[in-house]
This record gives sequence, C-alpha cells and structure tokens, in this order.
Amino acid sequence: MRRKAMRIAIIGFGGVGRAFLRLLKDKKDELKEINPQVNYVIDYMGGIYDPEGIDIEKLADFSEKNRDITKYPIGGSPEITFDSMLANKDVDVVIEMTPTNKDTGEPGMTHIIKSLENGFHVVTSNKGPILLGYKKLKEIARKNNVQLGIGCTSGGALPTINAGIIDMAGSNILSIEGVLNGTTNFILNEMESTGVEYQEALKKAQQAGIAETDPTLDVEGWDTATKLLILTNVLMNEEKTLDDIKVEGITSIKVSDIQEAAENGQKYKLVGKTVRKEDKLEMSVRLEKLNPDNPLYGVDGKNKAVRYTSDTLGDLTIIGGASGVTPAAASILRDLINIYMGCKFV
Ligand SMILES: NC(=O)C1=CN([C@@H]2O[C@H](COP(=O)(O)OP(=O)(O)OC[C@H]3O[C@@H](n4cnc5c(N)ncnc54)[C@H](OP(=O)(O)O)[C@@H]3O)[C@@H](O)[C@H]2O)C=CC1
Ligand SMILES: N[C@@H](CC=O)C(=O)O
Repeated sequence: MRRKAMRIAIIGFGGVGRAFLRLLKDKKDELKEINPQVNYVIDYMGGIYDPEGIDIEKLADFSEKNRDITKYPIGGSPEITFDSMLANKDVDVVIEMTPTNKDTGEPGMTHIIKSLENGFHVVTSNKGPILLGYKKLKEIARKNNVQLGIGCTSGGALPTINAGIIDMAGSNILSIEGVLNGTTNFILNEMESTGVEYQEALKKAQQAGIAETDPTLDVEGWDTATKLLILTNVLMNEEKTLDDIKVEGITSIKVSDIQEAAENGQKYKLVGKTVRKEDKLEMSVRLEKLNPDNPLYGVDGKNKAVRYTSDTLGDLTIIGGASGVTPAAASILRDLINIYMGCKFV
C-alpha cells in the first residue's frame, strides 16, 4: 500500500531550492517511504501549483533552461504566491529558502511565522529569521505542535546545530569556536594555493554558488557572525544580537600576508568564537593565524568546522560539510527526513 504523501511547498527557488528539487529527483527511490510530493514551488515572481504533486523530473528539466518558473506549462502562474498556498492549506511542510536578510529577516520571517501558525512544519536555510527570532519561532512551533528544522542555517551540511541540540543534550556548552563560512575559507585557500588576489578568488566562490546573494555578508564576516549567533543563542540559551559581536572580515588581506604566514607554517582562518570570561560572554569574528596544532588549521577549501567545549561531554570538533548548493540542499533533506521520523527539534 502506498503511504500518504508528505506534501511540500518550496519557497525560494534559487541555487539551494533548485538543488533541493534535483535531490528529490535523484533520490526518488530512496525516499519512497517518505513519499515527498511537491505541491508548490514559489519564487519572487510567482510559482507553480499542482494539488496532485508537481512532476519533479519535468520541472527539473524545465528549470535548467528557464529562470522564470511562472512560464512552466503545467500550473505555472504569477498568481501562485505564498498567500495562495496559505489559503489552500494543502501542504504538510514548508521549505523556506529565500535570501538571508540579517536586519529584518524578511521575507523569510513572515513566511515561517505564518507557516507555523497554520500548522505546517518548516525547514529553512534562511538565517535571517533564526538569527532575529529563534525563541519566538520555537514557541510558535511548539504551540502549533509542529517542528522547525534549522540545520542548514548554521553550516549547511556541517552538523552544528542539530549535533548541539540532539547529540549534546544534557550537557552545557561552555564555548563555541568555528570556521563557519565556506566562501571565505575557500578564498583564503585559493589565495594561498594559486596566488590570486582576493577579488578573483571571490568570483570563483560566487561561480560555485556558495557565496550569499549579497557576498559582502561572507567577506565582511557577517555570515560567520550570523551562524555563531544562531549557535550561541540556540545552544547556550542566550539572547544576544549581532551588536554583541566584534566582527572583522577578510577584505583587507593580501596574498603576501598569506604567503608570509605559510612560510612560518601558519594558516589564516576566519574564526568565530563565543567564550565565557568571568561570567561575561565574549563573541568575536576575526582573522586568526593558526598553528598546525590547532584543530581548525586543517579545514580546507569550502569545508568548515565547529568546536564545542562542554561540561560533561568533553571537547568535540566536527570538520567537513563543505559549502555548496547541493550539500546545503542535502541538509534540508536531512531535517525533512528527521521530522518524518518523529525527531523533535523544538
Ligand atoms: N548557497 C548556499 O550554499 C547556502 C545558502 N543558504 C541560505 O539559503 C537561502 C537561499 O540561498 P540561495 O539559494 O543560494 O540564494 P539565491 O539568491 O540563489 O535564491 C533565493 C531565491 O529566493 C527567491 N526569492 C526572493 N524573494 C522571495 C519572495 N519574497 N518569495 C519567494 N521567493 C523569493 C529569489 O527569487 P529571485 O531570484 O527572483 O529574486 C531566489 O530564487 C539564503 O537564505 C542563504 O543564506 C544556507 C546555506 C548554504
Ligand atoms: N555563504 C555561505 C553558504 C552557507 O551558509 C558559506 O560560504 O558558507
């Protein structure tokens, strides 16, 4: 007997959204039990709606050649919007993947609140709403008896937040340290290995789809700060804001600085850090010259890492989870599967 479908609305169909659709297509057989059925794909210009489930193979082919999904022949229209989806109420999970806005959280904040209030689970890659309102969103999710998956928001494929929530349950996290941004790590690596200057390396990161829609978020340290803040507030039960973090980016570094460090056996990394000093929490994002004995020294290319110290589970360092649209989409799928399996994130 075929299982009841898990009805999905995709909101935001850019790099990560498209990669997520490709994953659903490529993993169709493995996902038989969950039986995902995409009823909506909604972008800035409108969307696609099929109450019986959009044919994801056809849409994947179409969207490879066409940017405007409202032109999709079966159910595409500028009239299909987030509000029309809310009115129809025929979804179980909303996957929110619109651009991160660290100042307002919009449009993601409204999408997530309304989805949770309407009884839909939410999985998101959008850091803005989580950064600005996680506690409130968690309460709305609990009140409506639905889940909120945020694994993608603080490192994508790198298991940071879920490892903290699930695998470190019952332990107090005392400090968080990490190389949390793949774009800057990739840029620093490119500058060292090929000798190109910062701007050229940034272009490569953009071509690889890992830089933010607004790449200043990466290179000026805000993406690292955002992820650090999400980890700190969620895992250390704090209510800090970006204003509490001293933030520095990588825009002023030169190839000559990197080469000089390499001659001394050191590597530059953009490190985000939350540490408690005399009852005060200190948070910073800054370029650090690391020695080979530092666990973060070996984080290469688009990879990232997080290091937790805790009272009862010791020190844990997780390395890997390269940034990229497919790993980010895979982390969304991971949350979706865990919600299906009954995992409680909130
Ligand atoms: N790229 C990555 O590796 C990772 C990204 N993220 C996060 O995932 C999110 C998406 O990233 P990415 O796919 O790279 O970004 P993109 O800019 O490629 O895609 C964002 C999409 O959202 C659409 N959009 C904008 N406003 C709205 C709206 N009001 N309603 C519906 N859709 C809208 C955009 O449409 P249009 O193009 O028409 O403006 C675009 O298609 C961001 O929040 C990012 O921070 C998280 C982890 C990794
Ligand atoms: N721009 C980010 C993408 C994932 O969050 C990065 O480079 O890590």
